[in-house]
Amino acid sequence: MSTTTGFAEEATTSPTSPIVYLDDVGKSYGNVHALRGVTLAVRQGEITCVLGDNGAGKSTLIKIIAGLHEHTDGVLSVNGEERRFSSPRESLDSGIATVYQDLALAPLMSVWRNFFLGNEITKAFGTMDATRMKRIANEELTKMGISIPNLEQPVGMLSGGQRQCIAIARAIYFGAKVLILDEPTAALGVKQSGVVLKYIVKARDAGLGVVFITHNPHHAYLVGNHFVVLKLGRVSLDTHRADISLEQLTNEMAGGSELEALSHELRGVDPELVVERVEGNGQVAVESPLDKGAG
Ligand SMILES: Nc1ncnc2c1ncn2[C@@H]1O[C@H](COP(=O)(O)OP(=O)(O)OP(=O)(O)O)[C@@H](O)[C@H]1O
Repeated sequence: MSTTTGFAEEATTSPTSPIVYLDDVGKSYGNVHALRGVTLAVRQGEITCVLGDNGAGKSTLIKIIAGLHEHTDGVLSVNGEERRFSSPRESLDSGIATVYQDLALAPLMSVWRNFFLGNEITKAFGTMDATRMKRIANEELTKMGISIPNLEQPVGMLSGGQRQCIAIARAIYFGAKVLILDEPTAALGVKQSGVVLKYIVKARDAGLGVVFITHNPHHAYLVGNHFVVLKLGRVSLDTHRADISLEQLTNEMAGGSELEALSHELRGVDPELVVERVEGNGQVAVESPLDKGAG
């Protein structure tokens, strides 16, 4: 087992029934089967990490839960009731908040305006209650431990990490039961990723069911209670933290069994002639004389 410590260690695995449940869900775009037979349970107080390489089907999965695309097979249920969302509003109204990588924040508007974007508090005659909104935004961000000294500053001036945190705090305040985060750390450096991971844990500790989409097993393992790996639209691994180490998760992402098969194929080839290259996405590329027809 890995000795890596993470925020996840304080978590308890809850045996509650899932808030969101995908049962054998599939999605085809014409002849392209983006997802096939995906079963996924999102539980309250748990961080479910959905990992996968480019084209694995992560975006398609999010879009189904967020109401952007309808699934073509299987059943999606929320709190035990079968649902088929035909708009993002329907998903949101069911308590599912989705925070996309390119956040739906208005960069030129202030922090507090962004916090209430689309949910503004009004006074009599429909005028905005700015004082109240500023007070609440300040209280809520402070409660989450998010330090933004000037709530009047445009959101565009904040760091990517701070913007993600505002989006998470906003989802919690407006009563989300499930928070879906689409690669929230993908564009961030190590320090900012750490800050965002901390707020992902806070969202879980506030009782939400969190779906953390990522291609980074290290980030996932720091916070995750439950890991689902997608490969070419299918679930290739579904396991809980107690049953997997960081090394095993990383290996699964790097294509453990495929690599094994490959090494079997390469048996008998002079290893000196085989070059392994670890690429940016963690995949191992193997160059061998077999490719060049040599050997
Ligand atoms: N609108 C679409 N029409 C046709 N094919 C699509 C569409 N959207 C996705 N696909 C295909 O479905 C498969 C899964 O794509 P998806 O975007 O869900 O994967 P992903 O894991 O999110 O990848 P990435 O990280 O690159 O976004 C891919 O083969 C993709 O080409």
